[in-house]
Order: sequence, then structure tokens, then C-alpha cells
Amino acid sequence: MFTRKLLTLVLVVQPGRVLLGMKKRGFGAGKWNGFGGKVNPGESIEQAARRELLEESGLTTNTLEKIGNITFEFVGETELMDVHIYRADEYDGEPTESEEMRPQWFDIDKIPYGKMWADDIFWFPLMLQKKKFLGYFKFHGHDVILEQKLNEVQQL
Ligand SMILES: Nc1nc(NC2CC2)cc(N2CCOCC2)n1
Repeated sequence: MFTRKLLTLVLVVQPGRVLLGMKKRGFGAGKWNGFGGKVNPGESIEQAARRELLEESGLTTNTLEKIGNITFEFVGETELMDVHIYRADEYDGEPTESEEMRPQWFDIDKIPYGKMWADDIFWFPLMLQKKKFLGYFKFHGHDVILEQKLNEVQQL
């Protein structure tokens, strides 16, 4: 009944601040988010995460740590989004605007949750505490969460 679309999301975190990108087009345009997107055939999820990070922000990293997996359902749609979330605590390069994303550093206490996907305010605190989590969010449209589950786990 449901198919799954594999997607990636990378959050680059430094002491006291996190790098977000303003999505300039496509899915989630107008929202701040981490860097990520689709997994191509023949690519591992981690390789896709690294590729999207480089394409969208100009950064590479040696320290990609898997920290979460969230499944998203949209009422009336049969394709679930299976988002694999990573944290990078170190990076190489300079944040660079791309066609997709305009990167900007945010102090941890000034994360613009009102201009991000509605789920982020729930799991960002776990991500920032380096906790690992599994989640499920049921959306009505792009703004209303009808149901949610979020559990900390010891391993992913
Ligand atoms: N932060 C975040 N929240 C999402 N919520 C679901 C849309 C309701 C999706 C998403 N991404 C999906 C697209 O690929 C990048 C990550 N990233």
C-alpha cells in the first residue's frame, strides 16, 4: 500500500551553531533545512548524503554520523518519505551558495523553527544532544502534523 522514497539530510554542527540552507527551489522551497535529497540508484545512503552536502553547500566531511531516521506520511499519498539523518561535527571547505541552497550559520538558541519544516522543532533537540532517534510524522499538506511518534534509540 505504501512505497518508500529514500532521502538524506545532513546537519553540520559546530559548538554553539548549526549550518542551515535556505531552499531556493523545489520541495521545501522557502524553508531553512539541512542539506540533502534523493538517493540515486547504485549509491549508498551515506554516499548520497555526502554528495548532496557537497552539491548543496560546497562542504565535505570526514565525520558523518548517522543520528536519525524519520518516516513521513502525507494524507492521501501512497509514497512515504524515508529520511536518513546525519550529523557532521567537522567539515572542510567554505559554505557556498548553490542553485538549491543559500547556507547560513545559526546560533543554537536562534534556530528559525518558524521557517523550517514543522517536524524539526521536535527532533532538533535530540540531534543537538547527539541522541539517536526513530520517528514517524503524519502530515496533512505541508504544514499540519496529525500524528507523530519520536523515540530515542541506542543504535540505528
Ligand atoms: N527537516 C526535514 N523535514 C521534513 N519533513 C517532511 C516534509 C514533511 C523533510 C525533510 N527532508 C525531505 C526532503 O529531503 C531533505 C529532507 N527535512
